[in-house]
Amino acid sequence: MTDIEISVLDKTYRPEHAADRQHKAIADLQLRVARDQFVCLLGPSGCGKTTLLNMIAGLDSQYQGQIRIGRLASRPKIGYVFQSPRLLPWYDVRRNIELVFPAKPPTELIDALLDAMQLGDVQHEFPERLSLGMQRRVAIIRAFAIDPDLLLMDEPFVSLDAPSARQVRNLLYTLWQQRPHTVLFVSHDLREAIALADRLIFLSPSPMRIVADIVVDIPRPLRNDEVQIETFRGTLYSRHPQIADLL
Ligand SMILES: Nc1ncnc2c1ncn2[C@@H]1O[C@H](COP(=O)(O)OP(=O)(O)OP(=O)(O)O)[C@@H](O)[C@H]1O
Repeated sequence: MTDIEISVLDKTYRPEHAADRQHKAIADLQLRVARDQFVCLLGPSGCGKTTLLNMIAGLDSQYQGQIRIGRLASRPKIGYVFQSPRLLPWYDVRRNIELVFPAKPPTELIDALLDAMQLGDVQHEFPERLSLGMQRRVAIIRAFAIDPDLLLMDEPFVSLDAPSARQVRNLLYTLWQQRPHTVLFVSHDLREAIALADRLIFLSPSPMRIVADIVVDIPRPLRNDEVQIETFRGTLYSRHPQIADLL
């Protein structure tokens, strides 16, 4: 079942004070995503991935086209994990999570998510006392906590050292398997994308368009197997040599 339909005909930035200078960020990008699919977006720096996520999240409506999420009648709930964790420094971890609920926060759900992300012991610490990896885990909990129709993740492991990135990735993956959601996940790391995704979408430099849309058919229980990931990666490069320039 199609859950998300994205049809962006044109996204052009027109700087307010220099209308003669324009930057065409996206041209004719069509993407359909099925419910509970995990889709990774890969493309060169500056190609327009964050721009697209902001449009999907409804933070930027200055474009031509249409983006439909979930059922037409309801306003979709979107969880967004930004590149920086964006925690409020004057609240502790638990309060930072509770803030996403306008009414009484669901205690059991928050306990379960803290547990799944291995943060139960630091729930009353303030963000400055946490490592970047822990702060990222709080941001992931906050996005899952609202049970979103769509989860947007913009390089949530960027600037983590390799072991921390691996740890957060494994925790995210386990959480997503326990609580499947439709995910659009931006990454620059092909191995990471192969380990996580049902589909890889390779994007061109701006104006951004889809260069390749590839199904990852490695069975889920084998996604931790480095030989499987490397074999898939090797086959991908030989069948689609053009993707080498996009990473
Ligand atoms: N408000 C803006 N006005 C003008 N140009 C902009 C604006 N925001 C972004 N851009 C330009 O649009 C292009 C896409 O930027 P965007 O941040 O979406 O890329 P990205 O693919 O997410 O990059 P990265 O991988 O480095 O995070 C860039 O060339 C950027 O300079």
